[in-house]
Amino acid sequence: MTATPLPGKPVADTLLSAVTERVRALPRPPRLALVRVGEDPASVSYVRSKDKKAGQVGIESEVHALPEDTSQEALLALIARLNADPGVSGILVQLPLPAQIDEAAVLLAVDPAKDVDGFHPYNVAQMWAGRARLNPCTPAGILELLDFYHVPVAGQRAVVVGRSEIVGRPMAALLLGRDATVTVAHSRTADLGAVTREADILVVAVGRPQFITPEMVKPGATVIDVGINRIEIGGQARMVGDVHPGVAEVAGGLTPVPGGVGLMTVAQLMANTVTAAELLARAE
Ligand SMILES: Nc1nc(=O)c2c([nH]1)NC[C@@H]1CN(c3ccc(C(=O)N[C@@H](CCC(=O)O)C(=O)O)cc3)C=[N+]21
Repeated sequence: MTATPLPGKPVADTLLSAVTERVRALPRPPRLALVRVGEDPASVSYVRSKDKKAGQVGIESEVHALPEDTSQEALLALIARLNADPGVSGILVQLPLPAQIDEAAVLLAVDPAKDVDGFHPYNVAQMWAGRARLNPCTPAGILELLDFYHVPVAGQRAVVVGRSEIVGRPMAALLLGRDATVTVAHSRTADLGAVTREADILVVAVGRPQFITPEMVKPGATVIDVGINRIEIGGQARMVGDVHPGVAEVAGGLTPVPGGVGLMTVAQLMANTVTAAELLARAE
């Protein structure tokens, strides 16, 4: 058996054309503020692709690139200005932030109504309660992908490997909200393979190349690979996921890396930005 590939491209394109329609229906275009501190090459590249995608769907975007040694006060001052600007519909502070900045304090400072990442504690609580309007982009994009490929979620056993604030934990919350039976496994889980083999839906976000091997997967399971690991193979720079390629021989469906979940993350950010703009327009 070989797994059905589950590419992100057709799903992202479908989501983005719906976003384009919603943008057209607004009295004025949404505006997305992208805040980056420092020059980490991955962050530079992610922010650039978000900026570019915004333009493609009619969202205005502005990149605030701050120097590596920016103080927490200076960053908080920028966020306060963006919060107060009625023209700004969405604010994203690219993570990770340099060590001198307290990430939690920054996430707390973003107006929850403009928090297109869904990382503000208010939105996190709303998400766990099952009623957030802005959900974190990667997990929300994964649900879009499962729906697009008609993967059933309600009543299914879902195992999330990884407990990060930006993927693992919110993924568990959203799957629970869709009536899956959810287990969160992690680096300290005893007999991890026995746990992952229970999964009908296996979401892997651990940041370790090829961590999930074929014997850890139930035959026919849907496997979602969130990993983005840049490694060298035979002197060549390559991007690989957290799932071993051999899993394709066991799984029923498998997302590719690149070309899978990453595309959904960016598309969902655009969807969240238009949602924030719609909510702000309604509140006027
Ligand atoms: N506040 C904040 N919000 C985020 O949403 C956020 C963040 N910080 N920090 C870093 C992670 C990572 N992330 C990705 C975005 C796009 C791709 C993406 O487009 N990937 C493509 C291509 C990647 C490439 O070629 O570099 C793919 O997987 O096919 C991946 C990962 C958002 N993140």
